[in-house]
Amino acid sequence: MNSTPTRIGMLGGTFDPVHLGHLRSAIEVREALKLDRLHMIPAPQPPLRGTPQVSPVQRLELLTLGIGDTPGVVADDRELRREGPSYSVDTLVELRQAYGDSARLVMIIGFDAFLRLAKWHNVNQIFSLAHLVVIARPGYSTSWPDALRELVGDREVDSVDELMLCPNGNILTLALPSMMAISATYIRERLQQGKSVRYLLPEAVEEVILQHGLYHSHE
Ligand SMILES: Nc1ncnc2c1ncn2[C@@H]1O[C@H](COP(=O)(O)OP(=O)(O)OP(=O)(O)O)[C@@H](O)[C@H]1O
Ligand SMILES: O=C(O)c1ccc[n+]([C@@H]2O[C@H](COP(=O)([O-])O)[C@@H](O)[C@H]2O)c1
Repeated sequence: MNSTPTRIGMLGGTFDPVHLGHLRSAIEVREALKLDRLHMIPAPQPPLRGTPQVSPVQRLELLTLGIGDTPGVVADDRELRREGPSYSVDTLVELRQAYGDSARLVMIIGFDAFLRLAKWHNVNQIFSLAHLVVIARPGYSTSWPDALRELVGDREVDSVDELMLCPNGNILTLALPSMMAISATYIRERLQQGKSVRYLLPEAVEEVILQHGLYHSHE
């Protein structure tokens, strides 16, 4: 009997904190790719940026609250169980082991993260483990710099059906229906200034941030 291969997505991030841009993207990318499950994975030590303001455990807690009972989307703590920089390639190795060789494994990143892809740890190994889906983000042009052209080579495909023909190795750019110009940087800045962040992130996440005074200036 021919069974359809499982489709698994990984959306990693600093999530400092998680916001509605992440969560709407998660829902819409899951729909667009027909993913059986999307793992949202906080990075304790994101490799290409400074130490996040809030601890990995608290960021995971906020992410779990934010996801709530969203169908097919899970908060995944696997990177919190590793030491050292949170390299995506190590996470993909674990997911590939968990779901097997025929699963369609898709790493999802925003266009801003894609622009730095050439600097990622063992980036070529990533394509032997997963597909890459790049999500357009308001404020970022979708033209690719030359360094990325080389890396992308002939991996680019034009449709989800084409992407899913094999388990890994392809790249697709997706514009999602509701692109939101929300960033965690903007939220942190507003909190630091004592300004409202209502409607930028889930209410339950906002409540915990305010209760614990996270991201506020303590001077
Ligand atoms: N509004 C958004 N729409 C689509 N993708 C997003 C959005 N915000 C973040 N992403 C993507 O989600 C992933 C995790 O993002 P991250 O946790 O760094 O959030 P961020 O808002 O970009 O944070 P910061 O402002 O601190 O850089 C990245 O691949 C990023 O490109
Ligand atoms: O593996 C790498 O070298 C690597 C370099 C930069 C970023 N990443 C991952 O990309 C995701 C988004 O990162 P960031 O910094 O945009 O939040 C997050 O899961 C990071 O761990 C991974």
